[in-house]
Amino acid sequence: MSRYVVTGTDTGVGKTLVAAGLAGHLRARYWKPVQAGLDEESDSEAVHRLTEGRAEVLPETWRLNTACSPHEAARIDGVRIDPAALVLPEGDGPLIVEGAGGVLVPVNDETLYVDLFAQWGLPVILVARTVLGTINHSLLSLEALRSRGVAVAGIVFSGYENLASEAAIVRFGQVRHLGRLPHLDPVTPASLADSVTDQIHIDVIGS
Ligand SMILES: Nc1ncnc2c1ncn2[C@@H]1O[C@H](COP(=O)(O)OP(=O)(O)OP(=O)(O)O)[C@@H](O)[C@H]1O
Ligand SMILES: C[C@H](N)[C@H](N)CCCCCC(=O)O
Ligand SMILES: [Mg+2]
Repeated sequence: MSRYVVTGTDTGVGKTLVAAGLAGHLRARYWKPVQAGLDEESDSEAVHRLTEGRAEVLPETWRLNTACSPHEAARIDGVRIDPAALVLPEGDGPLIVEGAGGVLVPVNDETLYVDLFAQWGLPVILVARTVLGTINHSLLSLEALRSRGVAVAGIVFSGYENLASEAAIVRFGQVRHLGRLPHLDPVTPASLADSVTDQIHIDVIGS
């Protein structure tokens, strides 16, 4: 069954867009365990809007006020994120779990997101930009995931096509290219759903 963690090479790379596209297509449950930043639309709200009811959005376990690293957002709110409380939702239906920022972002003073990924044991989909700098960010992220024993299902790019960079990442990173979400303008439920159908190897992800 299709159960994945969606992580990224950085914050703002398109994880929520990719997660919404996949969750909508797979009619999956979507879970953002820790939301840091409540002033703007949350990731869960964005997924709800972009999937138009095709995904079931589960409640976040921690909702923190400040848009910064979760460990710091938790400190500001006077709480500590307990990894033991971040248990995967029960059931074996399709599930998309979204991290925050990149692979080595702290959730508290001892634990990084990659440690949660290892704890959950789900394969990870890495979302990466296509702009200059993405080769280094992507290869470092892949190394960090694999050095902790986290299985990588593949990489999804987000943005304008950059064949040379995408090829270098696939070659050096020995990672499956699952497709590229083109630069969407505007981002709508329809443009996202069409791009996922046309551009993402959903046959691989959905099996
Ligand atoms: N392919 C794309 N086309 C158009 N806009 C995009 C694309 N990818 C990302 N964006 C935009 O960039 C912004 C950041 O994307 P997104 O919210 O998905 O990032 P994220 O990786 O989930 O960040 P976070 O670490 O905060 O969860 C959003 O406004 C999103 O719509
Ligand atoms: C606030 C932001 N949108 C994300 N939720 C959290 C990003 C944490 C990044 C931490 C870092 O790598 O410096
Ligand atoms: Mg997001």
